[in-house]
Amino acid sequence: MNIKLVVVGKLKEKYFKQGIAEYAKRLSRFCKFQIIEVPDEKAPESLSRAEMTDVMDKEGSRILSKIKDRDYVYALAILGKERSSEQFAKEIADLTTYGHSDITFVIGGSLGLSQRVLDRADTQISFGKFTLPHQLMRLVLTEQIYRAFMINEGSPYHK
Ligand SMILES: C[S@@+](CC[C@H](N)C(=O)[O-])C[C@H]1O[C@@H](n2cnc3c(N)ncnc32)[C@H](O)[C@@H]1O
Repeated sequence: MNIKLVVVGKLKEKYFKQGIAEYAKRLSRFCKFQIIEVPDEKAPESLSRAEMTDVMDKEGSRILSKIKDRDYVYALAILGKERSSEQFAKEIADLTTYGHSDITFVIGGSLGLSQRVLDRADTQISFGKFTLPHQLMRLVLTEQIYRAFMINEGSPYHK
């Protein structure tokens, strides 16, 4: 199985890099895991609604260019559907059973994901109503993907 994270912006903080590297290493026995970073759109602090949409559209086009037609796409969105770790693990197992070997997760930039990206997604997944910084979201998501494989394996990692 191929699991790809398409994310906006570069990861700067060492502590996030280390955490993600650890889970990426653990994931390597279950799947080919990769993170693709697309550039964020430089913008001033204060933007009109139209300017914000423009930024999200530009970042969205970069995200979409990294998604293949065959990819099953999860968009990470605060207003998406919440799952438990067990439900998420079952979904991943079911996707494999039904022949989806390319799963892509997309995480937006500081303003969020464009409508075109949300429309392309097969499903939207929420980690609750809190707004998480996109760098932290990468780490949390990577751990939850690892947890899903451990649940499916029946490992005591998940209690
Ligand atoms: C800083 S947030 C963007 C906040 C923006 N106001 C929004 O509503 O999307 C950056 C990205 O992290 C992801 N994200 C942050 N918190 C999340 C949550 N609770 N559930 C799912 N995704 C989240 C989303 O992909 C979001 O586009």
